[in-house]
This record gives sequence, structure tokens and C-alpha cells, in this order.
Amino acid sequence: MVKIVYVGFGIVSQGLAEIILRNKSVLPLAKNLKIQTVGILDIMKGSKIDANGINMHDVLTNANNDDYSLLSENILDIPKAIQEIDADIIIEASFTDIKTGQPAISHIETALNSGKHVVTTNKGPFAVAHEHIINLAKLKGKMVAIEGTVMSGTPIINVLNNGLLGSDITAVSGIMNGTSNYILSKMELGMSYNDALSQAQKLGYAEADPTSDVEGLDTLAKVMILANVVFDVQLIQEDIEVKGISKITLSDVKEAAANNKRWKLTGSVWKDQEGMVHGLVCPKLISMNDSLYGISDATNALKITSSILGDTTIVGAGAGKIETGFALYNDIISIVNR
Ligand SMILES: NC(=O)C1=CN([C@@H]2O[C@H](COP(=O)(O)OP(=O)(O)OC[C@H]3O[C@@H](n4cnc5c(N)ncnc54)[C@H](OP(=O)(O)O)[C@@H]3O)[C@@H](O)[C@H]2O)C=CC1
Ligand SMILES: N[C@@H](CC=O)C(=O)O
Repeated sequence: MVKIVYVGFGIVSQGLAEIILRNKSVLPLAKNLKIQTVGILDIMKGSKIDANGINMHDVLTNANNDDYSLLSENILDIPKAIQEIDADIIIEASFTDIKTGQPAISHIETALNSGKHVVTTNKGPFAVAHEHIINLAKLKGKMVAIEGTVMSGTPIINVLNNGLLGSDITAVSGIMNGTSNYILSKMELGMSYNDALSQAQKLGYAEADPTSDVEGLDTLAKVMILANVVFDVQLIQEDIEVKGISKITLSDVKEAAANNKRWKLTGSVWKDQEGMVHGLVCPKLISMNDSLYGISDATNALKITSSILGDTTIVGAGAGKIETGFALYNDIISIVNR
């Protein structure tokens, strides 16, 4: 039995819960182990702890009607609850704060210090405190899995950490925010910026504060995570030029289309000839012959440049409930199978 606890029970956590229920709580490829949810800790929606297992079918059925009355415990000290609960894995899916990484950093530290593994989609901690958390996990002999922090359920962190080990990567660049790509794609069809943004919110792609998506901060967080994962370098936010898509108008999009081009919000991280690592976030006009041209809606695409393989491009889901829930699910299986 693998006992899990959700910290933050929003879209992504509910996506994971749905996948687990679909598979009748049995983990495939993991010796048919059962997953049992022993806690849900959400500061706004409410909490519930049950050492015998929470009935997730009922919780999710209610959540689909925006009813969280089953989460009837009012737990305000989330780190204390994480510390005290008897569980194997903490699912950290509270909101991303790219400036401080909090409160997620304290959730993760508490989980590791109290002997629990962590799987998370929260970008803040790994944009600003990657080395600290990985070192703490090593010290405690626990695992921290972060596949969903970049490109949701599309494997990229695992590819960088395993599949491309030793390939001498020099750059990673592309589209890494689903919301802004969705907005720009819909604007190409004539939809207004505001209508496209509210659709992206309804579909579960946007951050709790979507300013982060449209002003490029979410892409910045991913650029900083990639700098840590690929180059082992902690970039400073203030050193990275960041420009979002909020100033791109319908007429800009039409004009680009008339010239067979498309606007895309791009992020890049690369190592220069002196070995210095740089990051950049900005919208770019993409031509028809560029592989990013056909990447539409919430799909993302990242080109990894390495001296051994040249360019390796990964295309796939960049955001969404089930897509991101899957990243957590996959990380849980990896931990159980290790
Ligand atoms: N949605 C997506 O496609 C993706 C999301 N992510 C990341 O995954 C995480 C979760 O995203 P998502 O589910 O969409 O976001 P949601 O806003 O839907 O869910 C986050 C939940 O955490 C709750 N919460 C806020 N603060 C705390 C806290 N201190 N302790 C416990 N719970 C808290 C929120 O309450 P309330 O809303 O009531 O304030 C909300 O229920 C975010 O960090 C996001 O950046 C990563 C990849 C893709
Ligand atoms: N808000 C983000 C969610 C995934 O990281 C996005 O739109 O890409």
C-alpha cells in the first residue's frame, strides 16, 4: 500500500485523483501496489485526514459540482499536518510563487524532514531553490520528482536527466507555456484576447493568477528550472529579460498571418562559449518553415540542442488537468518502482 497526501486540491491534484480512480487505485507496473489517499490539505477548499483511506470517489464527485463539504477539517498549519501525518508520498500542488517559492518550499522541506517522498508540479521551489531541495532529499534518503513542472505530463525532465545524459546539451528553447500559446492560437481564429484567456482558465491551463502566464513569468520559472536541471546553474530572475504577450493585439496577429508568420511566446536557456548560462523569455514572430509554427493551443515544444545529437525536439501537452495529473502519477510509479 502506498499512502499519499494531497497538498493543494485544485485542478492538477484532482486530475491525479481521477487517474488513480480510473485505475481502481492499483498502480500499474509497480507490483500491483494499491494507492491509498490518507490526507487532503487545502488551505482554502478545506482538509480531511483519514488513516483508513479517504473515499476519493465521493470527494471527486462533489468537487465536480464545486462542493468541497467533505473536506470539513479546517487545518491552517499545513506544514505541521504534513509532518504529523503517516504517509509515504506528499503530492505538492499548491500555487506557484516564482519569487519566493513559498509556501511550497516549506511543504517540501517538512515532507522530506519527516521521511516522506515528494512529487510536485509546483514550479516556484525548483526555479529558486532547486539545489537546496535536491541536497536535502539526498541527505534524507528520499526522492523529489518534478516531471510536471515543465511541459506538464510530456516527458522532458526525465529525458534531460536520463535519456540525454552525457550528450553535452548547449541549449533548450521553445514554447513552454500552454495558456499563452492557446490565447495566440485562438486570436488567429479571430477570438478576442480576453475571451481566449477566460477559455484557457476554464480549461484548467492558466495559473491561479494568469498574469504569470501572459507576462512571461511562468515561462521564466521554467527557464530557471531548466537552467538548474540541465546546467546545474541557479539563474537570478533579475538577470533574465522577460517579455510577455499581453501587448500583442488582434491586428498584430492578423498582420503576422498575412506574412505567413505566427507570434509565439518563447523561452530559452543556453550556455555561451565561455560557459556562462543565459535565459530569455520573449514573443517571437515564427515563419512557416520553423518547427514551432505548427504548435497550437496548449501544446508545447522544446528543442534540446546537444553536441552529440544535434537537435532533439519534444512536442506534447503543456498544461491541463489530466495531462499534468499524469506527470504526478508517473512520478509516483517511478518512486514506487525505484
Ligand atoms: N494547471 C496546469 O496545467 C499546471 C499547473 N502546474 C502547477 O501545479 C500547481 C497546481 O496547479 P492547479 O491545480 O492548476 O492550481 P489550482 O489553483 O487549481 O490549485 C491549487 C490549490 O492549492 C490551494 N492552496 C493555495 N495555497 C495553499 C496552501 N498554502 N496550502 C494548501 N493549499 C493551498 C488552492 O486553494 P484556492 O484556489 O482556493 O486558493 C487550490 O485549491 C501550481 O503550482 C501550478 O503552477 C504545473 C503544470 C501545469
Ligand atoms: N499555466 C501553465 C501551466 C503549466 O505549467 C501553462 O499554461 O503552461
